[in-house]
Amino acid sequence: MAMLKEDNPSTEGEEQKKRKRSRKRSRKPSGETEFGNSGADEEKSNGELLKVKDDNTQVAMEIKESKKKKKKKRSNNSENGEDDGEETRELKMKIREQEEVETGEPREEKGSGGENGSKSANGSDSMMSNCSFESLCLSEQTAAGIKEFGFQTMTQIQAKAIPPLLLGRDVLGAARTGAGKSHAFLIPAVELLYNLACSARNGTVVIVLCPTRELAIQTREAAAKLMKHHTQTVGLVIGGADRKKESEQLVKGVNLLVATPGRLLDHLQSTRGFVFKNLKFLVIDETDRILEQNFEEAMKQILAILPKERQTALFSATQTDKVRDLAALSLKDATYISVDSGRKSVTNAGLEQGYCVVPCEKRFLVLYTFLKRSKLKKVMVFFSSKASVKYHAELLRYINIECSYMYGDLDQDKRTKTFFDFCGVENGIMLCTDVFGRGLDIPGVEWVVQYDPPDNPTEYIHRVGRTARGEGSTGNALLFLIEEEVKFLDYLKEAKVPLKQYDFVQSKLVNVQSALELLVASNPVLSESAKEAYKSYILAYSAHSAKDIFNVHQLDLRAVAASFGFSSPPKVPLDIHSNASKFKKSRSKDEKGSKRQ
Ligand SMILES: Nc1ncnc2c1ncn2[C@@H]1O[C@H](COP(=O)(O)OP(=O)(O)OP(=O)(O)O)[C@@H](O)[C@H]1O
Repeated sequence: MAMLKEDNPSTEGEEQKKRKRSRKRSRKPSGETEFGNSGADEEKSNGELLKVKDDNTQVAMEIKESKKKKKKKRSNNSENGEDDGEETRELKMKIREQEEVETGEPREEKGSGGENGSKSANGSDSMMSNCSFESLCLSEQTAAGIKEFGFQTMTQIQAKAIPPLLLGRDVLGAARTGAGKSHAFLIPAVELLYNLACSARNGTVVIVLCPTRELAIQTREAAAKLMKHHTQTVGLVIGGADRKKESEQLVKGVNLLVATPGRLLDHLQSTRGFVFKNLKFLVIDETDRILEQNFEEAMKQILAILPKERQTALFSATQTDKVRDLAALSLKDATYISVDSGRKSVTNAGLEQGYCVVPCEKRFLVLYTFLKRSKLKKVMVFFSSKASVKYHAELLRYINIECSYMYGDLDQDKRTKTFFDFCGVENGIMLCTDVFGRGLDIPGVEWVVQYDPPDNPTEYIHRVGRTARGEGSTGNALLFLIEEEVKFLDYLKEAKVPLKQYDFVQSKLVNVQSALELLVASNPVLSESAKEAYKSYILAYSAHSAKDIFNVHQLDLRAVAASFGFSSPPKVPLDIHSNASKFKKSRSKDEKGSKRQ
């Protein structure tokens, strides 16, 4: 089993040998490189790499002491043929508690599987209500549709939002990620279509707007499942899909239409025969995202075109002033629902989240070690740019860490396939931009790693919301920060995000820095990719909203370069100020999933 070579101050001769070896290997497309062989040494746990840096030292010392005693007692007992007894049982409990704290991975109790196949949290801070779906007196067909999902009782947001929506009221609904908001608007939407006895010739009566194509695809799937026993029609229009096919479908008549804003506007303006004059219900999911700059213009035009006499619902886990402004402007006599307003934390109870302060030049080494130890887990890693996703995916694959990747610029068929493939796997690594940060319900994600920091706490909340979704589920989140970025934690604290500090264990770090540098230097494709990623990282940094913390002029470029596999900063045209705003625009495009010009 070839392990990773670790850097150490080797002799000149050894260094030369190493270079030769590496040059030889770099000619291979993949396989045996300095980075080890094809994953034979994968480990079941990455917990050992991270330790909670906390005031647990006392407990840890007690445990160490007890472990010693236990060992001694065990050897005495075995000599005397005695059982471990009460003290040992207590000790086991204590060790177990401490191990949970240290690894961030509560141990699985038998029969405690939560939604999404994840483990059960401690049941407090529930997102469920006591209300049954029967209490809503829904049509038999919708009730049968709900049964398809196997839901027993409503979540709190469902219990609070569905009744007013069924009465035709406007709603502004907020609930944490994974709280079941989609069904909170889909159930009333489907009931409305049924009660109006809609048929295809009535055209579109309900529109659900989503900020990303994958979220739209997923919402359409959920709507179709819920409508399985109904006769009404459901459809999807999203950027990147076949426009002509969509038009034909719209002309035939789609009662419940799920759409992304740009493509919807396109059809509203130019698809003849698309009947939308009967629109009765408009839902804007992830409203805060949809009202951001990149969608603002399309949204203004959509709202100007759509019939004004309608019911409207706005949903998101996070709210902004723009959402409140839109609510004030376009909702009539609305019901405002915020199920989490009294909570100390805005994230889920089953989510263990921590940050790790990593020296800039060691960022990749920590990520590499973490991922190498996580091959049997389902992990999402967020980056600030598509160039960085691309480079790291190429690099990791080259060094035998299998991963998928996703950013807005990809061909839509590939995006859809990648999304469904990742939903279906039990373990795997997904590298992505924020195009994957919102709303997606991917089963069984165990770790969300934010390798590049999010632009703001809202983005953080949505990213980590891809794990620990639904009642009783657990998950882990890890935020990478360099020393200069630690003040970002104040923003998170203010946003009610509780984070522990993790320390990575230096001795567990696989130090492949020189191998990485040799690999990048000797592989022109990888080197070009690394340059693009390096440049994008710096531009993302300079485009960051919290300029007081993410100060590009304080970045140690040598250390940044090292994290991308360069021995010294590569020569790339930066022109930070003009390129930063261009970068911001292209990132918005990426997040909404459109192709860049
Ligand atoms: N009443 C329910 N009982 C059990 N599970 C439910 C219920 N309602 C929804 N779920 C499940 O909970 C998970 C999260 O739901 P959903 O995707 O609607 O969350 P969300 O609030 O829209 O999250 P986000 O803010 O990230 O978009 C899904 O797997 C969904 O099937």
